[in-house]
Amino acid sequence: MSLKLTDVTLTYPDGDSRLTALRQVSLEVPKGSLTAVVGPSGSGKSSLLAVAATLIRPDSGTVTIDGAPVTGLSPGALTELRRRKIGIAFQQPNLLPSLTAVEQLQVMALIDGRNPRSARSRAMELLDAVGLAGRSGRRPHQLSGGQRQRVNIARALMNDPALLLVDEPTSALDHESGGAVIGLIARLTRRQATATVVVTHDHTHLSAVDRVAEVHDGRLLLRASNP
Ligand SMILES: Nc1ncnc2c1ncn2[C@@H]1O[C@H](COP(=O)(O)OP(=O)(O)OP(=O)(O)O)[C@@H](O)[C@H]1O
Repeated sequence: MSLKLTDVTLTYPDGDSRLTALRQVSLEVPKGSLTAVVGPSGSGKSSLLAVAATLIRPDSGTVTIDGAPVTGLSPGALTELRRRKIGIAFQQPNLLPSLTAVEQLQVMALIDGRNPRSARSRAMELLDAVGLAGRSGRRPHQLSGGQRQRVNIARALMNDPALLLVDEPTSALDHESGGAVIGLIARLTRRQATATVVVTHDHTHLSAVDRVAEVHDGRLLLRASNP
């Protein structure tokens, strides 16, 4: 199992008391499968993603990534784990304005000290996978919102992660581009064999996902997307 959350409870400080954002949440995401996390605003979706990304440590429960428990790892070990095993695409692509599409990806590998030539060919391969091979030389302002989101997702795959976490990829897109992006994430999940979790408000494109996890007031309900 590439991602496993077991009985995860998370609270935040809230004045003199604590607010419970996740209540005994258990979730398993196998390699090569896509789970969508849906639910009302404030229900705990981003908190769930942050726990899976090891960015927030839960109060109780366990998180296992690629078969290894992360509980008890030092901050340095967690940073290393994120770099090697987790690809994160946030809602705002945060692309660097002066870099071309291919350079946005390459820079990830260069930070990691990887060979520039192999980084470029990997970056081109991923841009091709997201349908942007012909736009590799464009800077962010020369791309549409949907194309920027594709670069964002391709960039998250540069380190060949076991786990791909995507936050609200369709929120800034029209219906058609949103559907194309979810379809793309589903194809990449199979092709790259990642365990993928997508947080989305958008219920209209869920036929492309394997499972839907509904969060309500910090509790999780699972249902198959295509029962
Ligand atoms: N850093 C924080 N400190 C205190 N409370 C927080 C913090 N982050 C989130 N919360 C609270 O935890 C609950 C869950 O928030 P979360 O952001 O996970 O919800 P969400 O489902 O992602 O919401 P949205 O769809 O609006 O982004 C909410 O009540 C929120 O106010």
